[in-house]
This record gives sequence, C-alpha cells and structure tokens, in this order.
Amino acid sequence: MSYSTPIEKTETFLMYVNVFRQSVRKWKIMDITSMAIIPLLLGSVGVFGLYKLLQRLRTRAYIQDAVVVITGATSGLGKECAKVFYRAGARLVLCGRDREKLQDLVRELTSSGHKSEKMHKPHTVTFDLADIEAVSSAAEEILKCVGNVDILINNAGISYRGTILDTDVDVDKMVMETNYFGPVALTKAILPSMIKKRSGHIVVISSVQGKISIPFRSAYAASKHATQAFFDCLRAEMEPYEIDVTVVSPGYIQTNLSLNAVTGDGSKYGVMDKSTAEGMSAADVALAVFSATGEKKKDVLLAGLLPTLAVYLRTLAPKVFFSLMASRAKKERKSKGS
Ligand SMILES: NC(=O)C1=CN([C@@H]2O[C@H](COP(=O)(O)OP(=O)(O)OC[C@H]3O[C@@H](n4cnc5c(N)ncnc54)[C@H](OP(=O)(O)O)[C@@H]3O)[C@@H](O)[C@H]2O)C=CC1
Ligand SMILES: CCCCCCCCCCCCCCCC(=O)OCC(=O)COP(=O)(O)O
Repeated sequence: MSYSTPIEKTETFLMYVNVFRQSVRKWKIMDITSMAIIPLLLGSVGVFGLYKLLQRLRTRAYIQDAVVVITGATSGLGKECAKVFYRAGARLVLCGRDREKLQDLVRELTSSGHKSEKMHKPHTVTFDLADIEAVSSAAEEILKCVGNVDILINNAGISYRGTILDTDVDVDKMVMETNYFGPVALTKAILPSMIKKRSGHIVVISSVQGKISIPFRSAYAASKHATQAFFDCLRAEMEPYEIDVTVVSPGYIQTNLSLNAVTGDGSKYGVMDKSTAEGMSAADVALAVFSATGEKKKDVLLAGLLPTLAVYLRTLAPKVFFSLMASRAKKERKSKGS
C-alpha cells in the first residue's frame, strides 16, 4: 500500500490544479472571465485544504505526550474520547466510578491494533464526582501520579427525566453535584498546578441543554446552564495565565445517557430514548471534541439545524421559544396520559 505524506498530497493537488489550468488554456474551453474565476476558486480550495492540514498537524503536536485527564471514561462519549486521545499519543488518566470497567478499557486500548511507540499506557483513578471529598483526594492522586495535567476533560455526567412537581430536591442536588459541583471541584483542585506553569486547558462537555431548557429535564438543564456559566467566567479569569477553556455543547449522542438517567424519586429511568438512539455517533462527537481541543476553540455547539435554531430563537424571540416549549410539554404530558 502506498503512503503519501501531507506535503506530497499538497504537491499532487497543486499538480492537478496546474494540469487543469493548462488544459483550459490549450483547448480554449473557457473565456477570459471564467479563467480568472476558476484558478481563484481552486486556489481558495487549496489554501483552505492547506490550512486544515496545518491545523491537523498542530493538533497532533499539541496532544502528543500531553497529560489528558478524562472523567466518565467508562462509557459513551468519555470512552470514545479515550480512544481518540490515546491514538494521538496522549498520556491518559481515565476516571470513573467502576475500577473494573476502567481496567477493561485500558486493556482494550493497549491491546488494540493501533500500536506505536508514541502511545502511553493510561493510568486510572476511581472516584465519585458527587462526593466532593473524594474529588479532592482524586485530584491529589492524579497530580502525584502524573505531576502536571495539561488537559482536563470534564465529561462525566448524568441526565434526568421528570416533572418539577414530582421531583425530590435530593434528586436535584444529586444531578447538580455530579454535573456541576464535581467538575467545578476537580477543576479548582487542578488549576493551581496549571497556573504555576502558566499553561493548561480545561475542556467541558455541556449540552444543547446548557443553552436552552426543555420540559421534563429541569435538574439536568439547570446543571448544564450552571456549567456553561461557570466555565465562561473561568475562561475570562484564566486568560492572564494562558489557560484555555473549551465548552462543547452537543445535541443527542448514541450513548447510555438516557438508560442511566434518574427520575424524580431517584430511581433509574432505564429506557433507551428514540432521540438518544438516533443521535450522533459517540465516535464522531469524540473526534469533534478532539479537534475543538486541538484548535483551542472557546465554545462549540455540536447540533443539527433545529436545536441550533432553537438556541438562536431563545435569544432573539424568547416568547416564541417559550410557547414552543409549552406546547412540547403539553404534547408530552398528553402522550403519557397525565
Ligand atoms: N448522550 C447524549 O445525548 C448527550 C450527552 N451529553 C453529555 O455527555 C457527557 C457524557 O455522557 P454520555 O457518554 O452520553 O453518557 P453515559 O451514561 O454513557 O456516560 C456517563 C459517564 O459519566 C460517568 N458518571 C456518571 N455519574 C458519575 C459520578 N457520580 N461520578 C463519576 N462519574 C460518573 C459514568 O461513569 P460510571 O461508569 O461510573 O457510571 C459514565 O462514564 C455527559 O456530561 C452528558 O451530559 C451532552 C449532550 C448529549
Ligand atoms: C425559526 C424556526 C425555529 C424552530 C425551532 C424549533 C424548536 C425545536 C425544539 C428543539 C429542541 C431541541 C432539544 C435538544 C436537546 C438536546 O439535544 O439535548 C442533548 C442532551 O443533553 C440530551 O440529554 P437527554 O437526557 O435529554 O437525552
């Protein structure tokens, strides 16, 4: 199988552009105007391709050998992020509540076909994000084990289904502790070491529901709105220390999020929702998280047309958005016969 380097690929592309231009000239296919437009268009495509290529190379260099901590690595998006960052040569610290699942993932990564010297065996740290004391000892353990953290990916999270009237405040608190206070505590525990070396990157997986609230998700949407707000503040405050903050807000992803969601009384929802099952693939979203991290993007909305329009509608025509959400609530209540 032949393998061409990025420079060879660019040279081949420019060669084709040249051949095309010569044929146009030889056969006088186009008039003078189109002859000016086509090279301009092709040139722009070439420049864009070159820009993308350089961006990809820069991302690779940024991730290679970087210490990357990923929470919620046992499942879904976190697990796919672990695969992408591992293949790019990151020194991973994989976090979750289930030691066995983390060990299984380490075995899966290290025994996969992608073997190369640039890859590093991941470390694992087990803790519950809803237990603030456990979070602070986990941060100590991480720093002791790897020295410094270059990139912290706050991915772990739990969702919720229920009506506000039937939801115990303990459930609101638990969702908030897992999705908001846990990541905040972990970030605060890691930040001083980043500030000391004046470099670091905090990546947060929020949700479209960090930008708009939809009915029967109160605890989840509230925790994601709080996450967006906190990390937007952090980005501004960390600028003098050259610490980057990236907030990624995806739409539905095919993971176990709805299966693992809690209901108003704290019991498991345990249903694979149609919207989740038909969502984006977790591997594709992990690639988008990887690029957003490498390109040090500040805020990324990873969603289809309707959710994206809904986010704009919430700001530009809130009354219309609220009435759409009210009819959505009415429809959902009717379909459940309540
Ligand atoms: N799936 C979707 O449609 C979307 C998901 N997201 C976000 O993506 C992130 C990842 O979720 P996703 O992969 O979809 O869902 P999964 O349920 O598949 O994964 C959730 C991960 O979070 C971990 N986790 C949950 N609770 C805790 C806790 N108390 N302490 C430590 N770890 C915990 C789980 O680990 P454990 O094995 O210990 O349970 C698991 O690894 C979440 O923040 C979610 O809000 C955003 C938009 C859409
Ligand atoms: C000018 C025309 C505007 C049309 C606007 C239409 C409004 C449509 C409403 C769209 C709502 C989108 C909700 C998306 C929710 C989402 O993607 O959430 C991601 C998650 O975090 C999923 O978690 P869950 O637990 O809810 O599965």
